[in-house]
Amino acid sequence: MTSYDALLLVSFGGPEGPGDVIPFLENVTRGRNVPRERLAVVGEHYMLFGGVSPINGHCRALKAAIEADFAAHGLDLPVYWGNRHWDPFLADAVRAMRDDGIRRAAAFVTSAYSGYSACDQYVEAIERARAEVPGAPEIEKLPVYYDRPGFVEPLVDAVRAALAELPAHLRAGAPLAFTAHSVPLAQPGRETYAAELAVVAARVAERAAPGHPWELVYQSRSGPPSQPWLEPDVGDHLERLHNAGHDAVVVVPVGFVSDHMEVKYDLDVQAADVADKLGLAFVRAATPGADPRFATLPRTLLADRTGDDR
Ligand SMILES: CC1=C(CCC(=O)O)c2cc3nc(cc4[nH]c(cc5[nH]c(cc1n2)c(C)c5CCC(=O)O)c(CCC(=O)O)c4C)C(CCC(=O)O)=C3C
Ligand SMILES: [Fe+2]
Repeated sequence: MTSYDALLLVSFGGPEGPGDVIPFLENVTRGRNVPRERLAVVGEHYMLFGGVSPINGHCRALKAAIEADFAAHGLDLPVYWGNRHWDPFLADAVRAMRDDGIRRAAAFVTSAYSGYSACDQYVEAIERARAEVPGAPEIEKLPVYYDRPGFVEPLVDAVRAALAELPAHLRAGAPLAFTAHSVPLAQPGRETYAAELAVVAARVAERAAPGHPWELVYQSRSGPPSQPWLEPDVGDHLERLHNAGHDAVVVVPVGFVSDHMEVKYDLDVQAADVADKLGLAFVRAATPGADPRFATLPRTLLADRTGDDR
């Protein structure tokens, strides 16, 4: 028997129509140090996709995959879903759990890493949601899972598949650029965040593309230009690869679990455009998404916690 009576899938949230974009961005940046110009620019990125982020669709698919994994292993645990910044909000999920009589839930967050943005900010959001709901269940975040096979194996396959997309004559020794969301250098936990990313990058590179050069770089920096963030930026890195005589790159977004807007715009539009102008062949590896192996993680992390080996 597990000592939890529900799983709560916790994600970031994203707009699902043009009218959602500005209120969503206001939610995300409330109290954060993000210039208004940056907000307008990011709003345009969402508008290019009809004001719809793919992230909520990914969460629906992941929730279904987790439910299928629980059912296949005889684990009778309801799965709820709530977001930090958009509907369905965490507070609504917490209220629904309370109304269903849930007392103690485990939280699986759609971020594999430590650090303030990638971990602690989710815990804060869960606690804020609980504070809004009298009689809220206890909610414990499951541990980070960047080094678990359920996260790493789909990435290994994705890099192999991306390499296979390159024209054969560009494939041998093509460099890999592992990317993650940048964070301010002053952000608590950024060293652990960067160190965990490097662990995944090294492991995936070794497994999927032994002998290929690789580097960990950053994308999607925000904040005022005067504030230092983790570098190098992926765009500058592509330029350096080109200057060093490379003619192809495999971009691998190891910092994210699904192909949401930072992947679809910041990589597939923006970074791909930089590569195109440099004449660098560009392929991008898929993130785990709703891969069934990824969907085993909530169950296996729960089993570690409770000693239940289902
Ligand atoms: C480390 C990290 C992850 C990875 C971990 C994880 O996955 O959680 C991540 C994920 C995501 N970030 C997302 C969206 C945004 N992040 C922003 C702003 C910021 N992100 C930051 C960090 C991270 N972000 C930081 C330090 C800021 C500056 C403001 C602040 O200090 O908080 C802004 C405001 C505009 C801008 O400044 O770019 C937006 C719209 C979406 C949803 C995408 C979609 O809609 O499909 C996702 C999954
Ligand atoms: Fe972000």
